[in-house]
Amino acid sequence: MKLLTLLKDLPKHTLTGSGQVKISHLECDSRRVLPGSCYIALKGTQADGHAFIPEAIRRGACAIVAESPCTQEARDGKVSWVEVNDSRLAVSLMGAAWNGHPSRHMSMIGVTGTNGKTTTAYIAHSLLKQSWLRAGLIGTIAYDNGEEITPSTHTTPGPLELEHLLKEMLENGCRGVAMEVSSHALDQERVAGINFNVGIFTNLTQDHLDYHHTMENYFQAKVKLFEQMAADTKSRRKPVAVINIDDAYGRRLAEMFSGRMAVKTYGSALGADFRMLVHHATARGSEYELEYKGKSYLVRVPLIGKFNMYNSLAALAAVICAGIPVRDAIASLQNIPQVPGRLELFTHPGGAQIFIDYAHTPDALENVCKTLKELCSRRLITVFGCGGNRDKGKRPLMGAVAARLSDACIVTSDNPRSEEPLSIINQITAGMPEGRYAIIPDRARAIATAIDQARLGDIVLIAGKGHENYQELSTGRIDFSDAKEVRRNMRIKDEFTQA
Ligand SMILES: CC(=O)N[C@H]1[C@@H](OP(=O)(O)OP(=O)(O)OC[C@H]2O[C@@H](n3ccc(=O)[nH]c3=O)[C@H](O)[C@@H]2O)O[C@H](CO)[C@@H](O)[C@@H]1O[C@H](C)C(=O)N[C@@H](C)C(=O)N[C@H](CCC(=O)O)C(=O)O
Ligand SMILES: Nc1ncnc2c1ncn2[C@@H]1O[C@H](COP(=O)(O)OP(=O)(O)OP(=O)(O)O)[C@@H](O)[C@H]1O
Ligand SMILES: N[C@H](CCC[C@H](N)C(=O)O)C(=O)O
Ligand SMILES: [Mg+2]
Repeated sequence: MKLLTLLKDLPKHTLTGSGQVKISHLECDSRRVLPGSCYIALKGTQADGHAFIPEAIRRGACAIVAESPCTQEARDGKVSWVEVNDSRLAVSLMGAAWNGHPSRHMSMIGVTGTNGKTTTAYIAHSLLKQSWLRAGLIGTIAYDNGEEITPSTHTTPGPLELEHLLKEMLENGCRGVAMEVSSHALDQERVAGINFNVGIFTNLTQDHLDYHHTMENYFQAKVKLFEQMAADTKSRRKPVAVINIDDAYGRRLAEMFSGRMAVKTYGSALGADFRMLVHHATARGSEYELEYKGKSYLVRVPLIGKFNMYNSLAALAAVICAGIPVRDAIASLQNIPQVPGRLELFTHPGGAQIFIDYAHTPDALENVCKTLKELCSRRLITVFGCGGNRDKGKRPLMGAVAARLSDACIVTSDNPRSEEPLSIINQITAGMPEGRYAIIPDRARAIATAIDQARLGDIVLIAGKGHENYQELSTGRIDFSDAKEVRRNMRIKDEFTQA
C-alpha cells in the first residue's frame, strides 16, 4: 500500500520525501523491521522508540512516522518521514487503513469500566452469536476471531494486532464484535482506529492508580471512548453510549454526553432506559424484571450475584441497541457460557462449595463476598492476595473488605512479580483487624488449607487469579492454576473421606 493512502485519516502532519513509496508492512518494534517496512516510533514506559529509528533504517525501513522532524540520515537514505503530534494515534489510524477499516463493516460493542468488562463482553458475544451465528470476542481471557480461539496477551491488544484481528473476524463472517476496552488502551490510543456502534460503561472504582495516579485521570481515560464515539462520522449507524447510572461516575458520564450522542442508561435508578426492577437471586442464577420502552419483561440469567445482573443488563441493552430483538436477546441469556474463573463453582465431596473468582479490586471483592455470604449457611472462607507492581493503595482496602465480610481469611500471594511476597501481604493485613486472618504465602498451600478446613455448608472463595494459568514470580512465570489446585485438593479430600 502507498504511504499516502495510509495517511488519509491522519490529523495534521508533515511529510518529508515521497508519499508514493510502497509500504510492505507497519511496525512499531525496530527489532521486527524488514525491508519496505514503515516504522512508527512510540514513546513508551520502558523505552523511547525514537531511539531505534537509526536501527529501523538500517534494517530497511522505507518510511518513518515520528513525533520529531526528519533527520539528515533519513534524507540521505531517501527514507520518507512523517512528523506527527501523536504517534500512538497515528499507528492506530494507519493500522485501521492498512486493514481496510474492518470495524466499519461489523457491529462493534466496546465495554469499558473497572469491573465486569470480561463478563459483559462474554455475555454480549454469546447473545450476538446466538442471533447472528458468527461474532468476534476480544478481552482478558481470549480472542475469538469467529473460527479460532486464542489466549489473550492483553485485555485490549496493541492497535496493529487489534486491527488485524478485526480483519480476520470480518473475513470469517462475523457480523458483530464484543470487545473489552481497558483504560490503558484508551490512554495509549490503541482503539483510536475503531468505529464503535455501542460503548458500554459498567462502573468506576479504585484500580490502576499505579498507572493513572488519580481517579479523575482514570475516569478521563474512560471518557475517551465516548469522546471518540461522539466525534465519529464514519460509523454505519449512529453510535450509542450504554451507561450504568446506578454508578456515580456513570451518572456523570451520561450527563456529559446526553445531547452530544445517543445515550441509553441502565440500572435500577428511576428514569433508566433499561431499568431493572424486582430482582431475585438463587444459588444457581438470578431473575429480574426489565422495564424497557414501557413494557415489562422477565429476565432469567444463569449467573449469581447482583453485579452479574448488571453485567447481563448491560449486555442485553448493548445487543438490543445493535439491532437484536428484545425477546431474542432475553431468550438467549439462558444459554450463555460459564466465564472461566468468574464465580466458577466447584462442589466439594464434603459438601462445601468452592468458588474461583477474579476479584482483584476492593469493589469486586466486596460484591463477591456479599453474594457468597448470602448463599452460605455456615462459614465463608476467603483466600486472596494482591498482585505485585500494581496499584498498592488497593491492598489494605481489599484486606478490610475481606475481613469484614468473611468468617475466615487466608492471605496469600497473587502474582508477586518483582515485589517481596511478604511485603505485599503485610500491606494487605494492615487493613485487617488482628486475629481475623492467617498468612500462608504459598498459594497452593493456602488453597489446600482452606479446602481441608471446609465443612458441609461452608463456602470457600479463592479470589484474584480467576482464569490465569500462571503465577508471575520475581524469577519469571511458573505454571499455576487455582482450578487445578482446587481439583487436586478435592481429590485428596475425597480419597481421605472414603478411606
Ligand atoms: C504500560 C503498558 O501498557 N505498556 C504497553 C506498551 O508498552 P510501552 O509503550 O511502554 O513499551 P516500551 O517497552 O516502553 O517500548 C516503547 C516502544 O519502543 C519500541 N522498541 C523497544 C525496544 C527496541 O529495541 N525497539 C523498539 O522499537 C517498542 O516496540 C515500543 O513500541 O505497549 C506495548 C505494545 O502495545 C504493550 O505490550 C505494553 O503492555 C505491557 C506489557 C502491559 O503490561 N500492559 C498492561 C498494564 C495493560 O495494558 N493492561 C491492560 C489491562 C488492564 C485492565 O485489566 O483493565 C490491557 O489492555 O491488557
Ligand atoms: N459489574 C460488576 N461490578 C462489580 N464487580 C464485578 C462486576 N462484574 C464482575 N465483578 C467482579 O470483578 C471481577 C472481574 O470481573 P471481570 O473479569 O468481568 O471484569 P474486568 O473488568 O474484565 O476485569 P479486568 O479489568 O481485570 O479484566 C469478577 O470476578 C467479580 O469479582
Ligand atoms: N487486569 C488486571 C489483572 C490483575 C490480576 C491479578 N491477578 C494481578 O496479577 O494483579 C491488572 O492488570 O491489574
Ligand atoms: Mg477483563
